[in-house]
Amino acid sequence: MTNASWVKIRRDLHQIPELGFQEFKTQQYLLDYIKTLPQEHITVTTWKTGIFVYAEGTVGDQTVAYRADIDGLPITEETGLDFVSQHEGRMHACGHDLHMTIALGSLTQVVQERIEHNALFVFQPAEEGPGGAQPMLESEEMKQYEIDYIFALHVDPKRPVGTVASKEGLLFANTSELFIDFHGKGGHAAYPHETKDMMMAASAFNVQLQQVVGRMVNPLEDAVVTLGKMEAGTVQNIIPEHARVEGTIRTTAAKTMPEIKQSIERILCGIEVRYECQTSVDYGANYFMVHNDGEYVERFKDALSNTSIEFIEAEEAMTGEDFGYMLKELRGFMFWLGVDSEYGLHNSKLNPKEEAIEVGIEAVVNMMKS
Ligand SMILES: CC(=O)N[C@@H](CCC[C@H](N)C(=O)O)C(=O)O
Repeated sequence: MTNASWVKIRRDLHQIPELGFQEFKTQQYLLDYIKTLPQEHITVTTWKTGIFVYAEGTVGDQTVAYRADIDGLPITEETGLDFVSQHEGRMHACGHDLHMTIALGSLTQVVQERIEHNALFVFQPAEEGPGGAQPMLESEEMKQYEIDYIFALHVDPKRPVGTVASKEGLLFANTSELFIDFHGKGGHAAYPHETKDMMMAASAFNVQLQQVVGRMVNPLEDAVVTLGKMEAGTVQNIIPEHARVEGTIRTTAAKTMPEIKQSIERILCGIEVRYECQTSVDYGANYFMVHNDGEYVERFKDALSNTSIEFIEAEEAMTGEDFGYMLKELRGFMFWLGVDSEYGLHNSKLNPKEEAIEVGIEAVVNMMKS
């Protein structure tokens, strides 16, 4: 197929972003495409909104798995593109539309050329949350395959098209979501002394939270605590009885995560006393770090040696990826694919260069053949 065909598929997928475990139209689109391939040597299995496609190799000496995530984000797209998202308030703002297209392109080539190794394509739901990798890994559907190694890619808006980047060891951080509710006595804006203002409680928490990394975490360890959402109040003249904050915790060392959670809980104890309120904390989805197996990173470099794709040594990133759970159980690695976008991941104007699709397909297929 030509690049134009992959661009069309990417644009179709871009228009139907769906949140984790609700990827029904996406799954149907992928299945419809997969049905157009020669079926003699492939087996297709679904798991929730995900899909496994197993392509039997000519030799079958090993099984190489490749994972692509398929969910979108709760973001209203502002790219102004002709093929803008048709789903209100949803956007493929993390490049999963490209990830899926590259997986379809690689699958097509693997099926048409019939490579030596068996290949398993894993279309995984809910990477952005609540996390599809761990339950998919534990599913009977995935356990039936004896996987020798698994790999995956993530688009990188900061790198030019034609490049890939990876490294041995830690690539992405440990992550935990963070949801906190504050409950107290609300009331009339003109009688603040009779209320316990939950907007103040949540704001004070946010200010104190900024000291966690600066003052409570060992400076030799890397960590990030960010609030991305704060909600309180209904109208201008009511002091709210409820506030909610949502955020994320990121650490490079697994042991720093429980330490940060403990610090947050200590801060909340203080907030409860000072603002005479009750708080509850929920850590949502937790992802294990992405830790690459050096042997496979080297094999990837070798697989690219006869291509024009440039391999760049990557740095650790504070991004999270539930693919980390797959790499905890299986050997393998993850790499960044340069897509050169002025706006970054999770931005409503993210606009990856589509020329990167062919680069991704070439990199994945070369690795699978190696
Ligand atoms: C590559 C990327 O952007 N991944 C997401 C993963 C989300 C993890 C989870 N929902 C959290 O926010 O902790 C990221 O935000 O890094």
